[in-house]
Amino acid sequence: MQSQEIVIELSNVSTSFGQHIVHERVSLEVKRAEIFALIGGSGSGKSTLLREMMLLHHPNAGKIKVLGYDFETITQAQEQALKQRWGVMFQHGGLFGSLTIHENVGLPLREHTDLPDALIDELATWKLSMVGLESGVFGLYPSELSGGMLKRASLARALALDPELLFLDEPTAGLDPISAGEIDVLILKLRDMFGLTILMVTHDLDTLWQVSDRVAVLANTKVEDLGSMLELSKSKVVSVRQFFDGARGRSAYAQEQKINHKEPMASQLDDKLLVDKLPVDKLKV
Ligand SMILES: Nc1ncnc2c1ncn2[C@@H]1O[C@H](COP(=O)(O)OP(=O)(O)OP(=O)(O)O)[C@@H](O)[C@H]1O
Repeated sequence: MQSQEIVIELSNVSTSFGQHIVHERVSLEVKRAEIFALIGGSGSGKSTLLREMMLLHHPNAGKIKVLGYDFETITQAQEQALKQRWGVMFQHGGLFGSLTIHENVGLPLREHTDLPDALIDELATWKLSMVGLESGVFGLYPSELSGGMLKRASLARALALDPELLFLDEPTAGLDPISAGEIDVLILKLRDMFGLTILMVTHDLDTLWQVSDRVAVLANTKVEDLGSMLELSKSKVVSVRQFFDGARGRSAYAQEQKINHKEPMASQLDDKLLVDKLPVDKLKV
């Protein structure tokens, strides 16, 4: 399903706010139909990097290319056209409180196309159904929705213009585990059905294990490690270990093990409680 085509390319991106250096020579590539996650501690610069990929903030140095456009040389007209080729799901939904969710989803179509109203209404209905919302809630306002429904409605709006690329900011934050799991399934389905490339920022370890193909770990102004969750779980890099060694990391890993894999993560190899249960050759890693 994934191709080798590079959809997002960052090379040597550096960002500072005054004296505060946030990124130094950050480079990464996201391939078409890949689900790529950015993780890192609070203040490590995930949101700033996401904003830079969406043309909402310009780095001090380095190159950013998205869907073939170099942000250094992009014209205003190209920028407008490019912004319609990606969808964004903001952490807090970003829906207009004075519009119903059906009107919210139709809004990008009204703003950016000259389709007739009846067709826009039909498309909005279709997008809301696609994310699993029932017609009974289409007329509700964002404040009347549960957290999970709000995320779905926000996702439907992000999909309104049939984007090739989705930016998701903390897609499961604030949801109970069941609703979060349903959003994970939806993200995977969207990628599999439409070949969407997905770039997300998340702290949710379950989502990372279930959904991401590759993950970049931002720490100390750099991408300190990059790989699949299984690869990162064996990393010796301190910032990565801190991420995995917390209780939540272990619990998410154990859950993922049950589902997919059988290999132990690096920290477990040192865990005396597990020593007796592991094969001797693994203990030498
Ligand atoms: N507009 C700004 N002006 C000044 N400093 C900023 C600005 N935006 C971000 N920063 C600083 O840059 C650093 C990185 O912020 P950013 O929001 O990107 O981190 P983050 O990894 O997304 O954090 P969190 O997980 O807490 O959301 C922080 O120290 C923040 O205070």
